[in-house]
Amino acid sequence: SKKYMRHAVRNLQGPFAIPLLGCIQEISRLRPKNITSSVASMFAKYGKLMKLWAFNRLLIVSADIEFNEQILASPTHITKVAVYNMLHPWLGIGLLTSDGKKWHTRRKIITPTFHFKILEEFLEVFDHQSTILLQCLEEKADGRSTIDIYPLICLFTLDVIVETAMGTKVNAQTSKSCQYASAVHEMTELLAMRFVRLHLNNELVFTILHPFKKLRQTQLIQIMHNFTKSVIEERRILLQQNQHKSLHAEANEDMGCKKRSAFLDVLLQATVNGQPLSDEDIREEVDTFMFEGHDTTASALSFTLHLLARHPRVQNKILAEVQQICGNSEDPLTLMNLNEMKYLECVIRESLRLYPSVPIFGRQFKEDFAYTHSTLGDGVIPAGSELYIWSTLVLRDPKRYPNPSEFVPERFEDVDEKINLSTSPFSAGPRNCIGQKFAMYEMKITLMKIVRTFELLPLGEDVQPIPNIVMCSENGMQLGLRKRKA
Ligand code: HEM
Repeated sequence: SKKYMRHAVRNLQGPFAIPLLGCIQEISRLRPKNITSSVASMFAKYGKLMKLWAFNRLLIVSADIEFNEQILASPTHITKVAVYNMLHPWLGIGLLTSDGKKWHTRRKIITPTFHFKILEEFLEVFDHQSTILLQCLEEKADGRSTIDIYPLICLFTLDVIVETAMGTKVNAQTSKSCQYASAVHEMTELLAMRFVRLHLNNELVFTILHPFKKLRQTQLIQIMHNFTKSVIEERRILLQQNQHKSLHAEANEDMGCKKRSAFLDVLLQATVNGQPLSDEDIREEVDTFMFEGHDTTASALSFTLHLLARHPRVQNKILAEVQQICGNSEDPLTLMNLNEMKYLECVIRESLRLYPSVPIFGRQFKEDFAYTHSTLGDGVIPAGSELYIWSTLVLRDPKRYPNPSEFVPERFEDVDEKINLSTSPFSAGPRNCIGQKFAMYEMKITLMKIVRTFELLPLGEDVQPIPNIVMCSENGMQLGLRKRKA
């Protein structure tokens, strides 16, 4: 009951709440643009673990490292907050949004498809797709023009996820645009607006108050589903043809697609209780991975490049490391080479600290959750409340990261920092990011090839980060490029 909930969180502070409406004053002012600074000033006033009543919902907002560590490690509290329901019409109830038995079954089916042996095969795709990216960048590398790198990187990461996980090709980079990628961008912007305007979380209220936006949302979902359906269809046909041609792997090569069968083939061939997955089951996972697998990585890569352009010292250190590991060799990289690039890894971690691709994530409490050692000591969060972990602010905590706004990759040379789970940009515990190794290798190859080929110049404006589900920047991610002398 509400009475029990109020009693359980009496140790937490938060803005003044009016019966039924809650903290309406604070809530009505929230927009995607100001939400990070609004929450930061609330933390300053009420502490890093605070409560916010929104209508009849009890929201717990946390940048408390001890508390986050306990909740993320918990094997029972794995349900996502109800606002993820806004993703259902688009992503269905796939790995990101499901819970309980369905989530367990899916995670078990999908985990082997990101095994390091499979990642090793993917290196070739990372390599040749990033070569196409270098060609696209070369056209713009005149040393004077300001480039918004983000749209180009999005097409690149889309080509990568389609060719690796889905086993087909869409050639987004060579076509220079992709309707799917633009639709994702518009959709996440729209969802971010609905996410912070709490009354619009509800689909019906949203439809009544904003019928035109609802119509647009439906159109966008249609565009994205048509794209993912065609990707599934293409691979399904290829698989069937292959079965006919018995095991002639080369036949596959002729069609421009490798034998590489991972994620999508596993879904197409999986059975649960003797039944194959339905078309709808497959589509929701493909939609989930297509989105999570490209937009997050695009955000991280673009912010990193923008930061590198403003820190030539860091570019030079990356170059020195690459030189030490690869010499002047243009041979294909191995996983071992990439694992040795420790400084480059610190650069990526530091960039994700400043601009985490997934800035906020949440959990729904289905049972009471007892915690200890938080900034407020011990306590209980009652069943029925929602938790929002504010990564952007956890990762800029000045107590943990002195001069938190400065880009200093060397902070991550401290081993303790690297292994601390509560501050991982990939989340931690049973619901951590399944694609983190995939993303790391993809980003390492791409960054080292770009830095080796171009000098990144501090042209254009600084980023204006905005947490549109995936972190992006209002004015793009600007920089200049100049080809390095051979
Ligand atoms: C820089 C890149 C990436 C970052 C920072 C990132 C971050 C995250 C975070 C924080 C979560 C937890 C979200 C939550 O609890 O709501 C997550 C989950 C997930 N990520 Fe990633 N991610 C990245 C790349 C990828 C890639 C490349 C893929 C796919 C190939 C992927 C697939 C997923 C999936 C499917 C989940 C849900 C896992 C589950 O609940 O079992 N991510 N990611």
